Amino acid sequence: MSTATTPPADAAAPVRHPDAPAPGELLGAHYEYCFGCGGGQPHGLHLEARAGEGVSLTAEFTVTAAHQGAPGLAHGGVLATALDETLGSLNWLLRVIAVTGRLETDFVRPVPVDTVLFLEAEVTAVAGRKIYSRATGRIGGPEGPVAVRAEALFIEVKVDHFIDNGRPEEIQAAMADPDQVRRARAFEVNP
Ligand SMILES: CCCCCCCCCCCC(=O)SCCNC(=O)CCNC(=O)[C@H](O)C(C)(C)COP(=O)(O)OP(=O)(O)OC[C@H]1O[C@@H](n2cnc3c(N)ncnc32)[C@H](O)[C@@H]1OP(=O)(O)O
Repeated sequence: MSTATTPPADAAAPVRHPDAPAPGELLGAHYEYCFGCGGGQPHGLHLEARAGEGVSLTAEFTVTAAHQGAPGLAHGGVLATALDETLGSLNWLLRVIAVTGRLETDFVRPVPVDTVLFLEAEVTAVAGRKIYSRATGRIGGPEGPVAVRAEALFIEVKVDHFIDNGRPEEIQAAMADPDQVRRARAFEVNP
């Protein structure tokens, strides 16, 4: 992988936030209309992430006919989305708001429709606003063959990143939703 996703020598080990969900707990969608995890997207991935030990998690997503690239096979961009979403979910455990700066993906084997892709991800290091992480996706379950791998660099942002850049219609709707506001506040109290 590239130097951009390799932590610098002075990077720190990631620290699990004391209020992070317990290992085994489902994280839930961060936004109802998220293409990766939201329930409000009929053709979305509906990816479900579960907290692991330390700053790690597991996630599952079932490849459907709506996710095809070639006949009967998952589109590579959809698989990259699954990795991106899984890696992004790690920020719940740090209680940091962050967006993907760089995502490097290896596609190791084709993933047929109806496959349950089992993903594992962990934060490897933190350096200032930069969060380094990696993920693996296996076919069928934790012991299945590796289909995809990724290394990523996420960059910490303030909630203003979304307010300043998102389409006003969706921003206003999100800010009018008490559940959404509660989720955003949980991150903002992070010192
Ligand atoms: C309410 C809850 C919601 C929670 C919502 C969570 C949503 C999760 C969804 C899943 C994840 C996504 O898909 S997120 C969506 C996809 N991603 C995006 O849309 C991000 C678009 N990009 C940006 O907005 C911007 O480029 C940022 C924020 C990433 C960085 O801009 P910035 O804030 O001005 O910071 P900047 O100074 O440029 O960069 C900070 C440091 O990071 C490095 N850096 C920045 N980008 C890169 C890069 N691509 N590759 C290497 N290094 C990089 C810089 O060199 C610098 O290092 P140094 O000089 O300090 O050493």
